[in-house]
Amino acid sequence: MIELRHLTKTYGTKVAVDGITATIRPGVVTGFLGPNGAGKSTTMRMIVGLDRPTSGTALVNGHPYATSRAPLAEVGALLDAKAVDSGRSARNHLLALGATVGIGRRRVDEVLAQVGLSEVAHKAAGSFSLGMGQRLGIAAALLADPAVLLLDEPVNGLDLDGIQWIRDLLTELAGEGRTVLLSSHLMSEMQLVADHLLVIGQGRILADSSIADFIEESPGGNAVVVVSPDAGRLAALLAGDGISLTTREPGRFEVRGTTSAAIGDLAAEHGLRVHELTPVTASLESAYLELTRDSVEYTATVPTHELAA
Ligand SMILES: Nc1ncnc2c1ncn2[C@@H]1O[C@H](COP(=O)(O)OP(=O)(O)OP(=O)(O)O)[C@@H](O)[C@H]1O
Repeated sequence: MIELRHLTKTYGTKVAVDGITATIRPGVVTGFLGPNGAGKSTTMRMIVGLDRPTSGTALVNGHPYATSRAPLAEVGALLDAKAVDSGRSARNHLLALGATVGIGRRRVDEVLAQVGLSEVAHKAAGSFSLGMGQRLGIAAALLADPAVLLLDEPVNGLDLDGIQWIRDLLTELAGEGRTVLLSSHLMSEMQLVADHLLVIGQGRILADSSIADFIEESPGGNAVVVVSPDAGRLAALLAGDGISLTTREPGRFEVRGTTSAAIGDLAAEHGLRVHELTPVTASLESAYLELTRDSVEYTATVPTHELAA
């Protein structure tokens, strides 16, 4: 379990992490999601004691990680997949890491097999593709069989097979009761891998929920599009607590907060005509973009002369 309490990090006047409070539980894969510069890496670095919080605390299994007696066995971290001596073979890289904590060949060969690198174990890590490098980073994180896994952008640049492989591995590791936290700035990746989402923007928590609840609770959430020649009267009947109505054109409006069945029944009760009643589920991607729209640090703008062209 990882507990963040009012965790804050400032660099000069820049607030990178702004009072984050959250609990990352064992048994599920938690996705740490946010636009570039949102504060994900800084948070992860504070969890493993590589950065010191300006204020607040990050606890791993109830204590600051820096005070851990067996750090490698407590947290397996992949914070920079490129941090490998490129001349060393994958196996020697893991042997050297293991030697610092008394882990020998048997375990090294076991994790190499677990991440599918046995056949290239003797090749220089520098010759590895991006995907193989990520696998080696994950092997290093798994080496001491840690209860907590912290992976910064492990899916970055992987193809669909690679993503599926990571999903199966992480689901299995979480199923064994481990705490698994992985970061990404892409919802499309998280959607495939995580069960639970922790979304941040400009150093603050924007959402902490299961993927299903995330869609349901997002401002763009589930809606029903209604097309009716009696739109005005139907909208007036629907208006009420917890219902939101949006009109973009005459005779057509969107309703949030109720179901298409309830709208259809209400229309029938009052003898109102309905030509279309269409439930629309917001995609996770659009829910995420909507949520983080105001917290994107750098937004690309198209020069006006290109728009005119
Ligand atoms: N050592 C540092 N000195 C100054 N500013 C920093 C430092 N490290 C991070 N920052 C700033 O803190 C903010 C958060 O950065 P961080 O790398 O944690 O974001 P991130 O969510 O991991 O982004 P990305 O997805 O791009 O990796 C950014 O504005 C970044 O420029």
